[in-house]
Amino acid sequence: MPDPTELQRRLSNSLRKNVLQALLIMTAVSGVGFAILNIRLNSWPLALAELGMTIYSLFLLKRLRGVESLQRVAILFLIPFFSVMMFALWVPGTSVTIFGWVLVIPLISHLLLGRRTGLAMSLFYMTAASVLFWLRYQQAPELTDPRSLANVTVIAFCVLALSHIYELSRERSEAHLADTARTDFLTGLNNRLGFTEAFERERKRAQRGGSNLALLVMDLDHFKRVNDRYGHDCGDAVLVHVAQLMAERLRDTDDMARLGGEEFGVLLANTDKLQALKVAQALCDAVASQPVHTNGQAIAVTLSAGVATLGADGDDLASLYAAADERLYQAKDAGRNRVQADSRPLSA
Ligand SMILES: Nc1nc2c(ncn2[C@@H]2O[C@H](COP(=O)(O)OP(=O)(O)OP(=O)(O)O)[C@@H](O)[C@H]2O)c(=O)[nH]1
Repeated sequence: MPDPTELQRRLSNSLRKNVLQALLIMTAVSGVGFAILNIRLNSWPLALAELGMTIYSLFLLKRLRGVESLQRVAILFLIPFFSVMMFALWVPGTSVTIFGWVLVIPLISHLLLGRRTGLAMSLFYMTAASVLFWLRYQQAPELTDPRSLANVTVIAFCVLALSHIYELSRERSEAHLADTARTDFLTGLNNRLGFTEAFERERKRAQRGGSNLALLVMDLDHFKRVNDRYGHDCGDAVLVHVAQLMAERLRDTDDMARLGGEEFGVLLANTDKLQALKVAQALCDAVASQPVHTNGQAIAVTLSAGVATLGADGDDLASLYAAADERLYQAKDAGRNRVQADSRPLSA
């Protein structure tokens, strides 16, 4: 699976924040309840540990709102939470039913930490719990006969496996959702959101490696006439055809998107202004020379383009887009089916 994008991270974070919030409240409340029970049973160390967890949960709950890295807070909560649980399993005199808590380890770990860290955390603490169980009850034949052990092991394994499978499919659906959100439904290219993410990735790479990055903004000429004359469906076919033609001529390292309507954006990695001008010209020539054949008609279209480069025209997408868009409209003014790489001075 590819690295999660910002969008996926935001989706996961909102789910995890809700789960962590609920867990912190439950821990704070049940910590007080169990502490009272344990004080009455004179089990002071455990009562103090539970009260400590209550105070810690309330502290984290208060700070949760402004938190940037939810994963870090979840780990900071889960390690003491599971460690107190292990302590309770170890304290002599507690009932065997306390081992029932072990079943929440895989559920909570996967929900809060995702499938990889969740699995690692689950395996660690479930193994620790198994060792404690064996140390405490190896002399109790009713708990360690093969059937009882098989029951406990299979139940624990089922909860672990189901938690892991749930998290895996949740991550996949999230990735699919994020993919849909950044894809243009008509052409299958990135849309504006996908393009923005691609720009951020390429900008960081270019700035780290000191390489060039160019942006082309390209727009079909008189596209309204195509729609008016041949109909909207033919207009759609033209958009798909142009997208395919352009994608075929670009390198794998270039990113292309439909920014909206009949406007396309192209990011050219390791490309300076002169090279970008040539690429844009080649794309315009390819589109102009290959009409779209649809519904038995050949529809000829042309493109105009504006070029901008990282550094010379700014360091963020908004600045580069503004520069390229201005040049695009100068290319349109100058007669269309052409590329403009420099801004013309405004005439007085
Ligand atoms: N078929 C189709 N048409 C679209 C789509 N999105 C936008 N359009 C049309 O694209 C046309 C754009 O028209 P204009 O903005 O006037 O631009 P133009 O006719 O290309 O003129 P210039 O850009 O000045 O060369 C409009 O008719 C929109 O309805 C789409 O997804 N499919």
